[in-house]
Amino acid sequence: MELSITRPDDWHLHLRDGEILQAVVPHSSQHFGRAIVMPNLRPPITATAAAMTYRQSILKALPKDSDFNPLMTLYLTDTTSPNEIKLARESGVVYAVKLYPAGATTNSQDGVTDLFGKCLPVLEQMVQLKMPLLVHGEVTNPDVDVFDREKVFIDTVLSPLIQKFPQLKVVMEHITTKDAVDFVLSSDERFVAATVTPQHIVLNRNSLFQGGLQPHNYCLPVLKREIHRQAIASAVTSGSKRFFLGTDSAPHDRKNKECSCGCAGIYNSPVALSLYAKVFEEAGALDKLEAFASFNGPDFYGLPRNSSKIRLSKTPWTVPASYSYGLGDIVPMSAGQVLDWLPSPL
Ligand SMILES: NC(=O)N[C@@H](CC(=O)O)C(=O)O
Ligand SMILES: [Zn+2]
Ligand SMILES: [Zn+2]
Repeated sequence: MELSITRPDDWHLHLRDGEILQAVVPHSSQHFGRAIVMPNLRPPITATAAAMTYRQSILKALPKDSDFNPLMTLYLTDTTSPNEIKLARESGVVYAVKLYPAGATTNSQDGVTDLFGKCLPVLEQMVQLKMPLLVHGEVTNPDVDVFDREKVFIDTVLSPLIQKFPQLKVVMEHITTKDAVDFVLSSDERFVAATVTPQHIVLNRNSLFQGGLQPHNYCLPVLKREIHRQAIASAVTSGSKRFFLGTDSAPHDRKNKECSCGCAGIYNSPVALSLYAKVFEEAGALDKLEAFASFNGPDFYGLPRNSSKIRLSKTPWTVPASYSYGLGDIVPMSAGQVLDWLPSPL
């Protein structure tokens, strides 16, 4: 069996910098036309000038002849100025601003401590300039159970935010709960959407402990119960325009995952399309894969859809145990497993 679809985009991607950047860019650019590139480097990309420099280093890391287009983002802080949003908009290379509640996830220590106290003028400016806000939707209060942090964020931050700024374009990134699905479905589809990762529709929280602790299945927001996985998978395969592909591929060196305090983040770029295809196939909805992967994202962002195509063929392939780079290696999601769908250029 073979499928030909419009080249997909990845609306949530971590490319890092330095040696890891060189190692992972070819995997994303092989399958995806564009990607929204996350700004959580150290130090974070908080200004348009830095985003432009970072973009150049991504372009330099691309294989020859690649036309992959990195869409840059800014990292929102308590001190981001409305003028920075104007510069970002005028640059033509920054497509969104990312909200990390301070302390919520990897490299979020410089994130926002008080959205409503510190960021109102910036959010106002974003509405004016139609700049989307991308949200890591978890509260950081250590008293809130880690499995409830997305739901509590929806109730205490996202709902009030949308009430205050109904015209702000918001993407709830890497949703993990039925609560998030319901929230997105009940919002105005012109202004609220969500990205969905492969891991959150393929795995549930049992995968964190299967036969022992599994650090390569650990990401944030952490995997949830099976009922949540099912809710997300069925929302996505129903064909709703509000959900689109965002891998959240987040490479960490193996030694930073396999240690006493391992980093959050799953490296899934090489396997993402195979896994999404599997979920749509299992739901009997392969005809809806193309919209999820290639149409809903650009439509929401107001960008043209890609014109080239890729092929997905039902050819079993074995995921490498790891990818070496420089002095280290990165273990991908589904390492060593046989996957059914093989993407290739058309
Ligand atoms: N998802 C993760 O677990 N980690 C991401 C950060 C993020 O997207 O929250 C990372 O940068 O490693
Ligand atoms: Zn995140
Ligand atoms: Zn991410």
